[in-house]
Amino acid sequence: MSETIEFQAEARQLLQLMIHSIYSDKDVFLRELISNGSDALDKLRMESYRDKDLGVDTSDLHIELRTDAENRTFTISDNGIGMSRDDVVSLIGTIAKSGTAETLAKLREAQGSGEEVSEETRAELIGQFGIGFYSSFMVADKVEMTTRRAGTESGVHWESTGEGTYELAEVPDAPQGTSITVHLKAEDAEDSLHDYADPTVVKRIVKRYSDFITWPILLNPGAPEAVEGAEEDDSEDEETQDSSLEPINSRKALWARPRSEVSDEEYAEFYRHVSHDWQEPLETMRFTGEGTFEYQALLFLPAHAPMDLYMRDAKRGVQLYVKRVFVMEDCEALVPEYLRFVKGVVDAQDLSLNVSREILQQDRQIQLIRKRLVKRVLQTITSMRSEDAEKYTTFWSECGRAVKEGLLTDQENTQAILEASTFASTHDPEKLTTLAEYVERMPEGQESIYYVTGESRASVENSPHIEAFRAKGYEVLLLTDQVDEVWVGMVPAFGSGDDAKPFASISQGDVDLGDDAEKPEGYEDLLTWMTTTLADDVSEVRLSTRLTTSPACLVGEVGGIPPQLEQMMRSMGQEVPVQKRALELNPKHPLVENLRSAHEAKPEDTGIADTASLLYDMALLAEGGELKEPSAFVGKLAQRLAATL
Ligand SMILES: Nc1ncnc2c1ncn2[C@@H]1O[C@H](COP(=O)(O)OP(=O)(O)OP(=O)(O)O)[C@@H](O)[C@H]1O
Repeated sequence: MSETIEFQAEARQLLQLMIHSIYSDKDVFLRELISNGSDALDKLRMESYRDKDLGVDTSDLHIELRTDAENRTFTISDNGIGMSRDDVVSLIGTIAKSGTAETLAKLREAQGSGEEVSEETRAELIGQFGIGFYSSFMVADKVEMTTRRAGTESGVHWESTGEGTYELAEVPDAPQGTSITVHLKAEDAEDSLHDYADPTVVKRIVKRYSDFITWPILLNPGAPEAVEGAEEDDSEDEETQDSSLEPINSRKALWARPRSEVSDEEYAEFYRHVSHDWQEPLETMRFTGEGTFEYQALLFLPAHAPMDLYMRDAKRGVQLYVKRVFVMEDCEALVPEYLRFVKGVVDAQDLSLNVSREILQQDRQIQLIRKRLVKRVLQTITSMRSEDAEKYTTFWSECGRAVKEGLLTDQENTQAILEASTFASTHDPEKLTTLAEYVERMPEGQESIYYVTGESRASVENSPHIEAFRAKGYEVLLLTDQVDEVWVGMVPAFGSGDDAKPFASISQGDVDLGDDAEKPEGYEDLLTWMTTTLADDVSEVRLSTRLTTSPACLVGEVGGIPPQLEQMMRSMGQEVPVQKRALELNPKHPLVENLRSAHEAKPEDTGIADTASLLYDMALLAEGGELKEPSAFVGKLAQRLAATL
């Protein structure tokens, strides 16, 4: 009995994109299906280790490819883990990846705007989360799949033309594993849709994209030479007329081959396999550990942030192998959260294949590899900056915010993270600066690295606090990522020992800009009176040395919670004690000067009290803050203005 089921809305939209072919390189469908088959074999082997009662034969795990020119089909089968009926419905009929809805919305928006969406844009958007199985619809009119989950009795048959629905039927005698038959569209060389019913074509593609897959990939032998499609061959045609299947991949783990023998393209394909990214990696890293504890690592930095990088449930971790045998996906124990964009493989020689995630967290060897990995990644980022500035800029704009999260969690590597980082500063309107460059530019007499935090470059650049620093020629870092608000409160200095330069907020604490100009006399009364009048809002009213053109600004205590962070914490439902800040007045500003003489003349005047409170409101507005009672502000302002006319 078969039943017809509808695809989930997102799945339907993705399928449409596939059918209308978003990607010029159709050959990649094969890589995607092989990748899934290989994962299924990995999973079966792991499960059979863990569950001795599974009762499956794992002695001959492999992937089979069969072409049928007559019926124009291509079939890929694996004797891996397989899927249950529920698996098929949830994994194939539904897309549950974080970011899918957003990506599709972006695509729709781009298409809706009437502009032709470039191939690149589409590929880039899609490439951010991969589409695996669905890519078969780039080359197919119809896809059929029969699958049976290891350890269960009966299988299912799935079939769809990729429109709105699919058919599901029970198959009592299905072999264990998964077999997918692709009913091929007509060959269309112009659209680079090749003849996938031709084994020579298939062989060439497997060699190119999937050679490193560690499981045997078997293919029915090719047609005799000089037949249609033969010119596509790589010329390494060793086929015989034997009717049995022949293995076509070399199965060599890339990380175990001598470096000089692995091409960039092979690394790129391997990267795509482990990351599900469709683009090339930005950087490839290889290193090994020798001696009592041996391991090999092959890691990659992405050219763009993974879809879920800044989402709560972001995936992290690299693949863990033990002596060439796949052990687990996303091994968190090897990679700290802030480096969650790092993809790749660690192959350890000395672990049990049976190891669990919990045990790994405690494992000393794993901790050592992790340490090494972190150092290596940070070093790579840092040297990328000097070796290929453009690459670094791409990387930093995509993943820099994640890297800076390490300043909150990884005390051991704080300095290395600071060295790998770059920041916006008042020195250059466009180019980011390293801290070393900043320190280099510090003029005689400047002891600290000054920074200001806030929501955007525009708002912090115009903040009143910055005025005197500018006037004095002191550079200020403009920190506008949310994570910046937090790390500046935790990291005391850049550098170590005598060379350490402390970080100092320009909007916190008393700054001493070393100005010889003494604070003018005669303001005591005004300051005492204002401190009392504004006691609900400010901790103190004092004279400032940091202002040149603005009348007033608000200054927090050193180590206090900056207002943006306070707001952020409140919005996350955290209790934050009310933090009063000091109001600093600019004694050279006519408003402040006149306020002093007006208060002296008429200490009881309520209008003057209103002006004092307006001064506070203005300081709040100038730093981009929000007024508690905008209507009260407007009322007072209108009155005071009226009095001037
Ligand atoms: N040959 C297979 N054997 C067993 N399960 C499979 C097979 N092919 C697909 N699946 C299951 O279906 C899920 C969805 O596959 P799909 O190819 O759409 O995405 P994916 O491989 O998870 O990720 P990506 O889209 O990033 O490649 C897989 O995660 C896997 O659980």
